[in-house]
Amino acid sequence: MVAVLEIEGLRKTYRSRRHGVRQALDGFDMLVEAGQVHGFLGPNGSGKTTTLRTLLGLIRPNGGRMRILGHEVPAGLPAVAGQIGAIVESPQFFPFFSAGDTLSLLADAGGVPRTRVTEVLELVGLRDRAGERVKTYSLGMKQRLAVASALLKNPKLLILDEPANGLDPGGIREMRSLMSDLSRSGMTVVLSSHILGEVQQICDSVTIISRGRRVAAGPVAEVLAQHSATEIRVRLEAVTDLPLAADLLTRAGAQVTTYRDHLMVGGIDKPAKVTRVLAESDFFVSELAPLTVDLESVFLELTATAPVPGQNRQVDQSVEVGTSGASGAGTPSKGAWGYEPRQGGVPSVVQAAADPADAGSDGARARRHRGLVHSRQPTHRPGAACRRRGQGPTAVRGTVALPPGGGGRLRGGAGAG
Ligand SMILES: Nc1ncnc2c1ncn2[C@@H]1O[C@H](COP(=O)(O)OP(=O)(O)OP(=O)(O)O)[C@@H](O)[C@H]1O
Repeated sequence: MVAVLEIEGLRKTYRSRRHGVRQALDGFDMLVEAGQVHGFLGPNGSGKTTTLRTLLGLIRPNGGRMRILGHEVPAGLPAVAGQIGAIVESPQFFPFFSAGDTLSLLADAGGVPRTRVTEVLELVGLRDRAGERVKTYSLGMKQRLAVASALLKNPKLLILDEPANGLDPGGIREMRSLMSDLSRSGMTVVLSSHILGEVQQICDSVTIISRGRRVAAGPVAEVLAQHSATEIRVRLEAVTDLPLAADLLTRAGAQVTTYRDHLMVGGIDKPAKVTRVLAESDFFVSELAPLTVDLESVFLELTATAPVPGQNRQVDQSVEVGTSGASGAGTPSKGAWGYEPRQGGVPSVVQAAADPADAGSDGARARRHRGLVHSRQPTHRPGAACRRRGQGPTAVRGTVALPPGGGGRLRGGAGAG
């Protein structure tokens, strides 16, 4: 196992005069193995963007360790910046530039050959609209441009925050195939997304964060298996027999919930036991269906964010996850950086940041590391970005090698042609 991204015990506290102290990351752990498409999931405000921004040196953590491609970060960022492509939050582009101009500017700033611009435009399906101004693009087309810019350097690690945002269904499917092609070519992709059905299809592994702590991690199938209650839906030939059947199964040791036309049976190791118990009393089963749990259900359970009828859940509201489950609940032991539960739990008390550089210097750090990721808002005029090599808000650093085997192609942008 080669780890591309390792985070251990990451803590980040925001402080403001008006709102006081807010602990965004509370001993967060994450491990991403090489060549994987890794889903980074969590409810709104759980700490995903804070994690990504901290990793990329845009804000300073209050504690913990991070490594990217074997280098401690933020100290080692200059050594690995050229191998990371990232989109964090909604990237902003100069509205009067075309996609072609934007990518050419970035390519020049990062020392990437212009031929790569044509390649990435083709990959994301913007080839035919590349000459048009970004301000005329739809949301999905801007998203495609963002992905293209992150791919320019042909990075080893691609970090995408909500890449499917604004894409039409066809575009989402093409994005999925692009991700798997990139991963097959050896690229590691970290994908933050709220579209869990998509994540379940695309990702090899996931990390789920809630309230600044990891609540689950590992291969998707394992996370699903470990958090799925093995329940069986049972229907009988006659619905009038359901109460008696429920009684029999309960006496056989099962946990049974009776519904209008079926029973839900848990706590039974083998479905055959259900049929045997019922058949012995001449009740005949017309359906026996083990329930398959999906990632969305597991996510809602682990983050305690399932909607409750009649309640308007507020963003920070969820059931506090216990420390035993908070550090890689039910996940395999893979060493200190890995999925192994942290010893001693996590701090339960919100600590005021001792780091005086916390709020004030975050902006300075963002400026220092500009060029690694897309900033939220353009801070330079286009001309200024051109003049100052590598300093533009969407600048890309590093050299580029052509992707072995290339990737999938995203369909032409909305209204193409
Ligand atoms: N600059 C800041 N100052 C103060 N609090 C902040 C700041 N940035 C983020 N936070 C807080 O930190 C917590 C985590 O925010 P973060 O943006 O990391 O969440 P997220 O998981 O990315 O959410 P979303 O899914 O909505 O994008 C939130 O409570 C947020 O309000």
